[in-house]
Amino acid sequence: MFIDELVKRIKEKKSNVVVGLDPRIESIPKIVKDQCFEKYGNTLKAVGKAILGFNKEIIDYVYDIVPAVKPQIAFYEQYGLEGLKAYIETCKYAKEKGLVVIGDIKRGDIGSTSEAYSNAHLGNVNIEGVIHETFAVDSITVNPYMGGDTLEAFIKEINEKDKGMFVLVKTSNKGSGQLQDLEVAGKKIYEVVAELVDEIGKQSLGKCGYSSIGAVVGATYKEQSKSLRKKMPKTYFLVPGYGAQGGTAEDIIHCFNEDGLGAVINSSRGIIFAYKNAGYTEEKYGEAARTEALKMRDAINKVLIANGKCYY
Ligand SMILES: O=c1ccn([C@@H]2O[C@H](COP(=O)(O)O)[C@@H](O)[C@H]2O)c(=O)[nH]1
Repeated sequence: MFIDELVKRIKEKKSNVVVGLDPRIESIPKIVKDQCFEKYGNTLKAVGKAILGFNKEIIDYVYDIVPAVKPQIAFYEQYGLEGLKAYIETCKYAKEKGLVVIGDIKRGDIGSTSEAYSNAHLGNVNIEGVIHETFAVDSITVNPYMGGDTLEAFIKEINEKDKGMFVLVKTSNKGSGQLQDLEVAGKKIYEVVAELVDEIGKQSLGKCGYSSIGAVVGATYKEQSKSLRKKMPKTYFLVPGYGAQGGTAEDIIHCFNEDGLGAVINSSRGIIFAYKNAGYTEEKYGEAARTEALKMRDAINKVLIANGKCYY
């Protein structure tokens, strides 16, 4: 099952770090961009090629020290088909390198439309008997705020094809409380969503004891993560908000269970553009990303060990 694979890789690499592949063309080093712009001009194709070249180098530098990557599809989609080609090729390359791929797509709609999203991002399409995989990755993020029925198509695909999903519960952004923290019948809305995710997750438990249906819980909400961890003991958390958004290793400690498992922590800008930190040059962007991913891994492991939560 998806979750068993993820836990296996976490233990193998002794790392809970997810590298967010959110390429911003303005931050991709000139040495990568120039080559593509010289060959293809100022075109969407040039951008797509630059993104792919950049991502491959990052993957080469981190694949042996992290369990997973999380490409955020928006950074690709904005460049149309050329961007989406780069997304597909990035996911394929990461998988070839043994990484779990979590597509951050935040989809969700009425049942029949969710089914189409699910075919695109977890399953496949059947063209008169010929099966094609389009964007299929190991796991995706989904938005449940249209209601539980919108998740059914994804759950079906997860159970039939050993895939996973992380459902938005308490997001990392500053404004997440505006709607998610509203109270209904004595409970916050995100707590109601947490109960829903915990319940549907029972259908997809792996041998490791966790479910392939996980939750997105922001690193920027320490107290909320503590109560959510208790409410959802078998739900794996995907935790964005580390680094660039201010989350630290201390902030995410409650996302983990006593077994030291239960959460993967994402950092995107903080890792892939670490070459901008003092002491690096543009050429060393891959090395800088590796150093930053190791630093993050060690900081998290240190806090886990200090709290008696070692998982390896
Ligand atoms: O609550 C959420 C859900 C998703 N994200 C995504 O995670 C990364 C964070 O990027 P950083 O550069 O590390 O800030 C990005 O893809 C977001 O879309 C989130 O931040 N919060």
